Amino acid sequence: MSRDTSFIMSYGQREESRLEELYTDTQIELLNDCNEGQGFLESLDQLLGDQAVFNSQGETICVMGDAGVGKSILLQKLQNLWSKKELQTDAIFFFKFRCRMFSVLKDTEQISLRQLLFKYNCYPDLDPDNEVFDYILRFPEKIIFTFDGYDEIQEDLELMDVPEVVSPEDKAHPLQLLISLLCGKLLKGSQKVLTARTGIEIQKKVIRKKVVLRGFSPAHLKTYLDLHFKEQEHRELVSAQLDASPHLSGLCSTPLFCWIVFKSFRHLHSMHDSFDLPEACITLTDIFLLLSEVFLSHSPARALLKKRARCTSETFKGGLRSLTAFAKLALQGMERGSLICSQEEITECGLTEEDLPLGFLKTVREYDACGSPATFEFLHGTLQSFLAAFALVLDEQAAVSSILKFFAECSRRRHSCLPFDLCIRNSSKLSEKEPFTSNEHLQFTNLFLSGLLSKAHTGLMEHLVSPGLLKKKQTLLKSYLSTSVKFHLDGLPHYESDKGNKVHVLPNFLWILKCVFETGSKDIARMTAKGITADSIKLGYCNVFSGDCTALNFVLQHRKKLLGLDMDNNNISDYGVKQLKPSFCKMTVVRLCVNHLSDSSMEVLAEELCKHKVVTVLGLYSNHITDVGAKLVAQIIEECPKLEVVKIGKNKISAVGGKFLASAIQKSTSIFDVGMWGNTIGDEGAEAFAEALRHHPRLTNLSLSANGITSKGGKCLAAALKENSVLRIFWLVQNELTDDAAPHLAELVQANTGLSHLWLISNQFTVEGIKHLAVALTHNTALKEIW
Ligand SMILES: Nc1ncnc2c1ncn2[C@@H]1O[C@H](COP(=O)(O)OP(=O)(O)OP(=O)(O)O)[C@@H](O)[C@H]1O
Repeated sequence: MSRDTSFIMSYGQREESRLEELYTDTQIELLNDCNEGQGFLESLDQLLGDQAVFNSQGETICVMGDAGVGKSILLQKLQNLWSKKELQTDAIFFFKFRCRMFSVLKDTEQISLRQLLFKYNCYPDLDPDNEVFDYILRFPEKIIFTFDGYDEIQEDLELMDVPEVVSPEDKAHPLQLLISLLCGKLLKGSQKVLTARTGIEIQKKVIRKKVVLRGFSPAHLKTYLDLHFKEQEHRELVSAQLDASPHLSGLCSTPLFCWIVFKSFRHLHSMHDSFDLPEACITLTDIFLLLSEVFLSHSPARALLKKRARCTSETFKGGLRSLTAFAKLALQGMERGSLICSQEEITECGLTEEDLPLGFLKTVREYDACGSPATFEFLHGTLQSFLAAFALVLDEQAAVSSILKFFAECSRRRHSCLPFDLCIRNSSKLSEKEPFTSNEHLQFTNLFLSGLLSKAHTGLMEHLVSPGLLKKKQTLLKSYLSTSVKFHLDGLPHYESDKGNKVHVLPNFLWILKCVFETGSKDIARMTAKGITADSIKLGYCNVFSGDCTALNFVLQHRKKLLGLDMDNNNISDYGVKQLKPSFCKMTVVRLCVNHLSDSSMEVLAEELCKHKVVTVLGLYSNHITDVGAKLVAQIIEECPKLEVVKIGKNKISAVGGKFLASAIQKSTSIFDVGMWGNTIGDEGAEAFAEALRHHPRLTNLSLSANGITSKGGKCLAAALKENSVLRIFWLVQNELTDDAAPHLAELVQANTGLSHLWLISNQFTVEGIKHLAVALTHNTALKEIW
C-alpha cells in the first residue's frame, strides 16, 4: 500500500511526482444531514473520527466534491497515512476499490465476498486455511474500505434482479456486494469511505457522516505554489499572475486545474524563451489546450527542438494524427458511457505505441494482476470530455448537427439516484429502470466544445479543420446557445410575488452560462441575457463555485433591467464576489448566504452597492464576516435608501460590529427586516439595538437570537420597545435572559405596542418569571404568539 500510494499520477507516463512532495491540504467541510456546513476538519486524520457523525447507525463516510477537487488524492493520502501507521486507527486491513470496477465486472459471473477481497483486490497467498478471511469476518471493525467515484457506476438496475446478499459465502452481482458492504449488511462495523461527485444523492440512512471538499483556500494555494515551484523566479511570476486575476485564482482553487496550470507553465517556460499564462480571462478550454500542447510537444521529434519561439498551431499541426486518434477514442468512450478503454480500442482508433507515452492516457492499475489484459483511462475524466469535444470539432464526416448531441442529452431533466433503495427497501425487484449516473462528463464536453469553437481559438482550429466546416459549426453552436437559456427558463415554473416574477433555475442553467462564457462571444451573452425575462432568479444549491461567477457575470453584465439574484448555499467565496463586481450595479436582491465569504467580499459589496443604491435585499447569513465586515455592511445599510432586508446571522460579529449595525439601522428609513441570529453582540450590542429600536419608523422584524444577551441587555431592549409601535416580530431565542428580565418584558407585553410575535424560548426563565408574562398577557390584545 505504501508503495502504491507514494506517487501522484502525472503526465507522460514516465514522470511521476511523490505524493509527499506535492500533497497539500484542502478545505474539508463537515456537513449535517441537511447539507448544512458544520465547520472544517482540522486534519485528514480526523476523517474517520466521530466529529459531525449525524447517523450512528450509518456505516459509510461520504466524501463529496466537484470534478478534480481532490477526492481520489484524499483517499490516496488516507491510504498512505495508514500504510505508514500515521492514521489514528487500529484497523489492520485496508481494501481500496474504484466503484466503477463493480460495473466493469458486470458481465462476468457472480462473485463472493471472498473473491472480491482476494481476487480483485489483494492476493494473500490464496489464504489456504481461510485464516485471513475468518479473521476479517470475526473482526470487521479492523477493516477500512475506500470506494472511489460512486458517480462512475453505470449500471442497469434491471440487472440487479438478484436476492439481497447477507451471507459472506453467497455469490452475487458485484454491485450487490458493494451495496451490501456500504449498508453494513456485509461486514457490519467495518469502516467505509465513499467518494462521489457533488450532486449525487446518497440515501441518508447509509451515511454516517458527510464531508465536502472545497478545494484550496488562498493559503493552501500559496503552499501548493511553493511546493510546485522550486525556483523563486517561477514562484514570483506565477504568484503575481494569480494576485492579478481573481478568476485565475478561483480556477486554481480546484487542485486539478491548478496542477494543469502550474505544470503547463513550468513546461512551457522551460521549453521556450519566454512564456506567460494567457493574460485575458483564461477559460477552462485554455487550460486544457495548454495541457494538450504540453503533451503534444512531448513527441520525440519535437522534444529535440529546445528553446525556440513558441508556436502553438505548429505543435498541434505536428501532433494532429495522434490528437485525432485520442479524440476519437475519447468520444467513443463518451458515447458508450465508459471511462475505460481496452488495448484493442486504442489500436482501432489508430493509436500506436509511440503515442501512449504522450500522457493523455494512463494504465488502469486496479485489476491488471488478475490476469485480465491491461486497460487504460484518460489522465482525468475532464480530459476525456475535452478530447471528445475536440473529436466533434475535428470530425469532417458526421453531419454538422452532431456537435449538439450531448446538449440534447443534458437538457433533459435527469435525477441522480442511487441503488441504495435496493438495500433499504429490502426488495430485490426494482419496478422501474432509473439512470443513476450524473451527466457531468457530457456537460464538460459541451463546455469544451463551446470553447474550441470560440472566436479566440478560430486561428488555431483553422489549422486543424477546414475553415468552411468550422464556420458552419460555430454558427450552429451560436444559434443554439443564444436561445438555450430562454428555453431552459421557459420550461420552469415561475412564481409571481410582490417583487415580480421569480424562477428557481436548475444546475443546467449554470452549465449553459459556462458554455456561453467559453465562447467568449458578447453577442451570445447579450442574447442569453435577453432570454432571462424573470425579475429574479434563484440559483440556490446549484453548486456554483467561484470560477462560475465569471461566467455569470459575463452574461449578467449585458442585462438591461434590474435583477434579483439568490445564490444562497453555494461555494462562491471571495474570488467569486470579485468576479461578480460589474454585475452588482443591477442587483436588487443580493443573496449570498452560506458561501464562505469573508470581510474582503464586504469591501466589494460596500463599494458596489453604495455606488448604485438599487439593492433591496442583502443576504449574508452564515459566512465568515467579522466586525470589520460588519462595519462595511453598516455602511451599505446607511447609504442604500431602498434596502429593506438584511440577513447577517451566523457570522463572527461581536459587540463592536453589533454597534455599527445598530447605529446604521437606526438611521435607515427603509429597513424592515433584520436577522442577526447566532452572532455574539452580547449586552453591549443589545443596548445599541435598543437605541436603534426605540423610535424606529419602519423595522417590523428583528432577530437577536443566540447572541449571548443576558438580562441586562434584555431589560434595555424591553424598555426601548415600550416606545416602539412598529416592531411586529421579535426573536430573542437562545440567549441568557433570567427571571430578572421577566418583569421588564412583562411591562412590554402589557404596553400592547402592536408586537405580534415574541419568541423567548431557550433562555433561563423559571416558572416565577413566566408568571409575570402570563399576568401581562391579560392586558395585551396584539400578541398572536409568545414562545
Ligand atoms: N490535495 C492535493 N494536493 C495536491 N494535488 C492535488 C490534491 N488534490 C488533487 N490534486 C491534483 O488534482 C488532480 C485531480 O485530483 P483527483 O483525481 O483526486 O480529483 P477527483 O476529485 O477525484 O476528481 P473526479 O471527481 O473527476 O474523479 C490530482 O491528480 C492532483 O494532481
